[in-house]
Amino acid sequence: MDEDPHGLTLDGVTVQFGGLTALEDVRLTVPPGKVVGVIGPNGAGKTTLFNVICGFVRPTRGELRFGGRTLRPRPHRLAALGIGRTLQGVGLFAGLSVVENVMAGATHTARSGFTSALLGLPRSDRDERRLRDEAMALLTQFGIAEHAQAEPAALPYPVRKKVALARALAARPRLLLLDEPAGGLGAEDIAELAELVVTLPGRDDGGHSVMLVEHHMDFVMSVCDEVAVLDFGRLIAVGPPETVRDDPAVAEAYLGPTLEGRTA
Ligand SMILES: Nc1ncnc2c1ncn2[C@@H]1O[C@H](COP(=O)(O)OP(=O)(O)OP(=O)(O)O)[C@@H](O)[C@H]1O
Repeated sequence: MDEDPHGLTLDGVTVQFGGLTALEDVRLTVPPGKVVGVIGPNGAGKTTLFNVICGFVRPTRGELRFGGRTLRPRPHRLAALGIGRTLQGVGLFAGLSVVENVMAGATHTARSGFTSALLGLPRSDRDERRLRDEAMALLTQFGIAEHAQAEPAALPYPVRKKVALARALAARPRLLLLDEPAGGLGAEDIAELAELVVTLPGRDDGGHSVMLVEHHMDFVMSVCDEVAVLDFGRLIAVGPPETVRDDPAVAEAYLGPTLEGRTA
């Protein structure tokens, strides 16, 4: 495995929950500027992998490196480490408007903090204006600026998902983690999301590596530079989408042994 000093590397990550091995010796790199998708049948370990990188789950063995350094993620410190994420579902703050939700994503970039910005304290005026301008620019890029003042709960689900993505990007992460970004979306919204995700690595605010965990196979195959396949906690294939799609071990993981395999 080639390790890129600027990317994310999982080096021999193993996670055990009591007697159950949810991840076993997982070695994977998410290089800068690439979109890497993690797929696998139910219970394969995808969520556990995501949770390890977010700091919700500690590996039993192995380590993570990010930007050439050992990474010990903590969920509340992710943004400061340069990692953004969206979670399954949406998880926006009720009581804040859409634009305020996106501003909240960039709190750690403001010197005086978002709380004082919201309270309108004098020293925070410039921060507040900058955060608002940047948030509005993201909403405009995503085609949802018209909803800036709306309560998220009042908006259709696909719009809320875009707001959640804008909030994650507001922190200007070097690595963006997306947990089932296509979940709950219809075909048209998935196609629109795919167009958006493929632009993320080349964005002019620095570009992002993207790692996404997803069930929706067509979406993964259309947006990812590399696809990693988990089965029973082990990586059984990593490579470009077309290679992974044709890999017999992947077909077997999803569909069970082939007829030839069973009768052999
Ligand atoms: N906190 C936990 N305690 C005990 N076992 C767990 C825990 N979290 C996950 N597991 C187990 O670890 C294995 C991997 O689960 P995980 O949720 O990571 O898989 P997944 O690929 O995300 O599945 P799905 O596609 O169904 O969401 C499963 O056998 C699951 O039951």
